[in-house]
Amino acid sequence: MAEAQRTGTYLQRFPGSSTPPAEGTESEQLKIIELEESTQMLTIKNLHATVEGTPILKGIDLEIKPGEVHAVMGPNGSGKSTLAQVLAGHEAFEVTEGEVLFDGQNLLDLEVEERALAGLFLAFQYPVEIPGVSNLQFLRTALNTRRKANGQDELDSVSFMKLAKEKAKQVDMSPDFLKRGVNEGFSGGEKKRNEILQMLMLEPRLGILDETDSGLDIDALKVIANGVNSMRSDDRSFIVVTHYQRLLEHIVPDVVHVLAGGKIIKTGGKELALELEEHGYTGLGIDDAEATG
Ligand SMILES: Nc1ncnc2c1ncn2[C@@H]1O[C@H](COP(=O)(O)OP(=O)(O)OP(=O)(O)O)[C@@H](O)[C@H]1O
Repeated sequence: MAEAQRTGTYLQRFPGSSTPPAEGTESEQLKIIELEESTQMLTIKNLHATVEGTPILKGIDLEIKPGEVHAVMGPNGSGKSTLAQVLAGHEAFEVTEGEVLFDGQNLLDLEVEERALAGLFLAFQYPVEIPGVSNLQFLRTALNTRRKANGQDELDSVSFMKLAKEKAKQVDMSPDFLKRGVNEGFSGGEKKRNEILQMLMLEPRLGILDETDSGLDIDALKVIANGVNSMRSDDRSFIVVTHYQRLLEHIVPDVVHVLAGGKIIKTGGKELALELEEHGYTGLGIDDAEATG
């Protein structure tokens, strides 16, 4: 840990002390490590996951602090969506090793609904259609369930409609879409806008966008990016899975990770995405076999 960061960390934990211990005794070092973990929103340690018995994630380590946006890039089939789905609790994936802490709770012990109530939101690569359930019904139930879980009053119909229309406008979506079945007959781009609308309404603590930019025209891409940017705050974080630097021009990440063969093989700042754009994965020395493990 850098000295300045170590000092800051120590003073946060022990505000009465003027300086941290030089290199620290063992127990002091342990306290600092504990504090480091407690200041993370999400801590993924040595995460392994399989699908139908095939190992896909092979030891992911990742730490996200409140307020940070992390981009996850990587070749096709490297495990990016699997990581997103495992965090959201998709039943097709089995976690075989490792740990995930979300705001200090063991995320892997929580049911899918409990994860959502705890503030995790996944915008799908292929948003599902729910015919027969209108967007409005869906949003209202989801929002009020989350509010109740947080000890807040449910929103009455008038306040809810006002909020829904305001947020629909923010993603450039006609209010007519609110009355239609969830994603029913929506175009690819409309489905992605609808995902962002849901996110804007639910105000998650951690938003995960799984290739939300795929198939979007440039205007829709900006709408999505503006939606995310409007939500950026000191206590909300995002994981943005994408293949393209163009999204990251609009949603500027704090950290960029490259996932290949089920592991994070490189981490850097936003310039890493530019490097990838320019040189490709082979330029980073990642060959096809390594990419898919
Ligand atoms: N339900 C499933 N059944 C079988 N194999 C699966 C399933 N889901 C994912 N996989 C396999 O897991 C591997 C990783 O897939 P994943 O979708 O996580 O990759 P990705 O990095 O998101 O790829 P892309 O960039 O192409 O979207 C792939 O080889 C994929 O075929």
